[in-house]
Amino acid sequence: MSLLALDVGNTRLKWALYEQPVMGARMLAHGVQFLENIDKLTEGDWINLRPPRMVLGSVVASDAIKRRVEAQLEIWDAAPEWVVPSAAEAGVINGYDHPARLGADRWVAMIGARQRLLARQQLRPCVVVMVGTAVTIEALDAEGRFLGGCILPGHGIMLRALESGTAGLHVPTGVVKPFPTNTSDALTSGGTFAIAGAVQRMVDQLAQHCGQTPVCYMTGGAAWKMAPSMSVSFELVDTLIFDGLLAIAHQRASDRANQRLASSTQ
Ligand SMILES: Nc1ncnc2c1ncn2[C@@H]1O[C@H](COP(=O)(O)OP(=O)(O)OP(=O)(O)O)[C@@H](O)[C@H]1O
Ligand SMILES: CC(C)(CO)[C@@H](O)C(=O)NCCC(=O)O
Ligand SMILES: [K+]
Repeated sequence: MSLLALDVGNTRLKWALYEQPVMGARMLAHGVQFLENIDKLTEGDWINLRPPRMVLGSVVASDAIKRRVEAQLEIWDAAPEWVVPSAAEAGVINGYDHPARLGADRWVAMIGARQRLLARQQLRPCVVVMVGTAVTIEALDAEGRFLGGCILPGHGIMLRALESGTAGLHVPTGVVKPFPTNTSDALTSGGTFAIAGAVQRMVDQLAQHCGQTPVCYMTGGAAWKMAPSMSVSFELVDTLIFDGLLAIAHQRASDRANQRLASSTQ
């Protein structure tokens, strides 16, 4: 049973077709589109795609974007399912004040991270960092309880905010340096250190809270740009959201199979 996994972010839609809805399944095809271009998926990227049997997505974009994605999915029989963060799912317990108000991308990425730890039998506390349009930094304890997390502006938003809020900060992109000596480098380094510093702080807080050094996973379109500037050890995992979607899809598919079995034996 093939699965089309969708990660509809703030700026881009990422998709991946998997052979089966299980962790580690073979990825048959994948792609990415800016949200401006999603109305052409069926006549473009998806034109020759083998029809998926199941479609599961995480969406943080507007309802209008979600409806436009659903319109593209109408060519296939499988009705799209969207993840709504709940009190607990696939090994993660949701500590948010209002579980459903947590961003679906954050929830799914944490589930992906937890599943990775479970697969390695490494039940340690974990920090999950997503670097994209926005940056999120989540803390999970060794039992898979999401304790809470931070939301920061992404690097692009930080720099645009500075550009629009000042008169003298319209400069080309610089490079990260420990002691920047020009405006470009000062801005680029400032944004990068803000993210790296926030991650370090969360790792320290979680280590102190749990009495154990956390594992740190980093994902998102701009994670590789942060990699050289991180002060804590971390693992880059490009597919954290897809891993989470696979785990949730697996759970849902097996729940349904069990329900069918139960009703056929009644
Ligand atoms: N040097 C940098 N360091 C860290 N982040 C950067 C850097 N340069 C750009 N970025 C950020 O990367 C973002 C682009 O990432 P990308 O669009 O790949 O993320 P994404 O994960 O697809 O986002 P979303 O899921 O929100 O659509 C920009 O918005 C910008 O904030
Ligand atoms: C924080 C973002 C923008 C990160 O993509 C997204 O997860 C979101 O819109 N979250 C909803 C608010 C929250 O998570 O508390
Ligand atoms: K994202």
